Amino acid sequence: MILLFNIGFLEISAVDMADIALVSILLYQVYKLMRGSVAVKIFLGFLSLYLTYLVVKAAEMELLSAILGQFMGVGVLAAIILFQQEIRKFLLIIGKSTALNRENIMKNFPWKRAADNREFSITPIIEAAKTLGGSNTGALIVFSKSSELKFYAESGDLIDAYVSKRLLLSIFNKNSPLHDGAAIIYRGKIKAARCILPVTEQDNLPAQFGLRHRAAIGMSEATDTLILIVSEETGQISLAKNGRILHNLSSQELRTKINQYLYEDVDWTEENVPSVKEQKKNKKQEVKNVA
Ligand SMILES: Nc1ncnc2c1ncn2[C@@H]1O[C@H](COP(=O)(O)OP(=O)(O)OP(=O)(O)O)[C@@H](O)[C@H]1O
Repeated sequence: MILLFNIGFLEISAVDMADIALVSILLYQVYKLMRGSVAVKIFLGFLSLYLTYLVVKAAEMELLSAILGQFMGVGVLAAIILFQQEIRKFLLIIGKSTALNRENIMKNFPWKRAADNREFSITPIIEAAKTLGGSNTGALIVFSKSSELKFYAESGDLIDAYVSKRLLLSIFNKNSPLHDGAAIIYRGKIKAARCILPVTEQDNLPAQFGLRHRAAIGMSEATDTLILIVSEETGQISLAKNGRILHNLSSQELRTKINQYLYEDVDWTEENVPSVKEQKKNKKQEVKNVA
């Protein structure tokens, strides 16, 4: 092993440095996944318990260290249960970037890419969203490109019909028995309507975001999907992906973002999607600049 330097009695090798760098990257990625969710608070709670356990053990306090030791013993199991969402997200990211991913393999075949592109026109969806927004009719539409989302589709009513503006308008019509919940679109077909989505646990969302927006963000955290939201209250249209939301979008912005999702696979990060507060500030600035 190549020895780099000594700190007191500690011998630091190149492997140790690589180990520390990898752990730092891993911890940073975990922090990025958990940021803004209640999981951070649970993680800090866990960490303080673990530190207390180490102190109590070093001080040889038998009873307390035995009790905390029991708790630490089931720590891994408890962590899996408590951090299910974050672990799912983490595995999803790894699965998405791995070379074995079906989509990644298919991307290399030009005829396959062309076939997928031909399959699907998003114009009826954008027009339907605009019409729904204009009449203050709420809607929730999930775009999936890698799976039919059977688990979520089965929570609602299966449809399996080609997308059309009329069909979307009748699903989300306030008098329709299908209007509650979300519609799922996969490869140009409406797979299901009235689907129940997981609700996000983020506690720093603007107050105006009720259950519809929270369900969209929750779905984008749990799966590799893009979710379109039409607000019943304001008629504004938003998109959610990777736990982030782009608020109050124009038709052109909608088209660009949906096409990006379907054919380019751009992840939404803190760097390329500002917070809702910043988005509002930017929009105000744009209006001022035009005036
Ligand atoms: N878990 C869920 N999965 C799917 N749809 C949901 C879920 N929770 C709520 N909804 C939908 O959201 C509707 C309630 O929306 P709510 O008014 O609370 O949301 P909001 O974010 O304030 O949106 P809006 O601006 O449209 O009022 C429900 O009628 C239902 O259709």
